Amino acid sequence: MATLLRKAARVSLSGSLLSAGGRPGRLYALSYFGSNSRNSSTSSKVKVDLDNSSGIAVVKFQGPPVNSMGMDFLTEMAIGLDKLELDKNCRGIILTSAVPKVFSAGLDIMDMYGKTLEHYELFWRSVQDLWLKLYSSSKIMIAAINGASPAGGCLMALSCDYRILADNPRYKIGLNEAQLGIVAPFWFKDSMVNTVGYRIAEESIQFGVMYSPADALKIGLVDQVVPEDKVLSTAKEKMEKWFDIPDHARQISKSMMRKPTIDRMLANRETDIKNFVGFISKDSIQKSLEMYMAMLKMKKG
Ligand SMILES: CCC/C=C/C(=O)SCCNC(=O)CCNC(=O)[C@H](O)C(C)(C)COP(=O)([O-])OP(=O)([O-])OC[C@H]1O[C@@H](n2cnc3c(N)ncnc32)[C@H](O)[C@@H]1OP(=O)([O-])[O-]
Repeated sequence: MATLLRKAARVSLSGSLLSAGGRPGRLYALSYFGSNSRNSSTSSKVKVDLDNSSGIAVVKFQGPPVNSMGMDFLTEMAIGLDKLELDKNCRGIILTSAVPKVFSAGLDIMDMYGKTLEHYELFWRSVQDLWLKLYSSSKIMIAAINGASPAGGCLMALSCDYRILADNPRYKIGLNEAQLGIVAPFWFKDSMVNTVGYRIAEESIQFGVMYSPADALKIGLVDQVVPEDKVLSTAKEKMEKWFDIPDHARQISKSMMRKPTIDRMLANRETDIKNFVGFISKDSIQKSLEMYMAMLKMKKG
């Protein structure tokens, strides 16, 4: 664990759209998988499978029971994404889940409950870091959402360029933080606004709405709803369409759209960490989280 954390601290946004002084599309000819046509790397929470012939990497979350985004998940994702960013064979990344019924339950509540201030700071920096890597990736990012996707799970999907959700009414998606008595930070909010527009985001975030696939499609939170067994194949088909656009043109366009949001986060990063640590360590917020965890367990029993 300590080694993973040290690695995470070293990984940077080197290959992303924002490298080279904000110039987009700078890629490096460095392959980490070798020259086979198909290469996999697997760690405890994330499996990365890059098909060199198609240029598509499938990043599968595999942290049962709910793919919660704890320190291990955040670190492994950061390392996996950095490697893909640097790999010239990879043009597009699909995020999906190997855990039945759940894409991701969002941030691991146990990383926000009963821990030290130092832990909260490290945790929040890692959450920021993952979002920066996802949101600023020079690759085409598609979310193949094959399960429930609350809060941080929704954020990962929002960070992609395209979202496909399985047509199952139990697979709800949204930024539900308010329902836990916590507050989605400004860059979660920005990601939502950039996807569904201000008015819908305003209501959605205040109520902490979790949307059914039909409603998510209606408000533009997802781009397509397909039968559950077609989510991954549809994502691959869609990726081929994105591949028709020359990389440099797409990357510059993506950077043009996303850079202001990323710059805002970078400019406010340290304040955001301070705010999070101060907020999450309050007795009243700790109490809310405790009650929410108890409610989740009751629902189960
Ligand atoms: C300011 C900060 C911004 C915050 C952003 C966030 O992302 S905040 C995060 C907001 N996220 C949410 O509000 C999502 C809350 N979760 C859910 O709504 C449901 O778990 C589900 C719909 C994802 C899956 O339903 P399902 O019926 O398939 O599964 P189940 O419900 O039976 O759970 C199985 C086990 O996992 C446990 N566990 C669950 N989530 C978390 C978690 N995030 N963490 C840790 N643990 C979690 C659950 O307690 C149970 O543990 P037990 O009893 O086995 O020891």
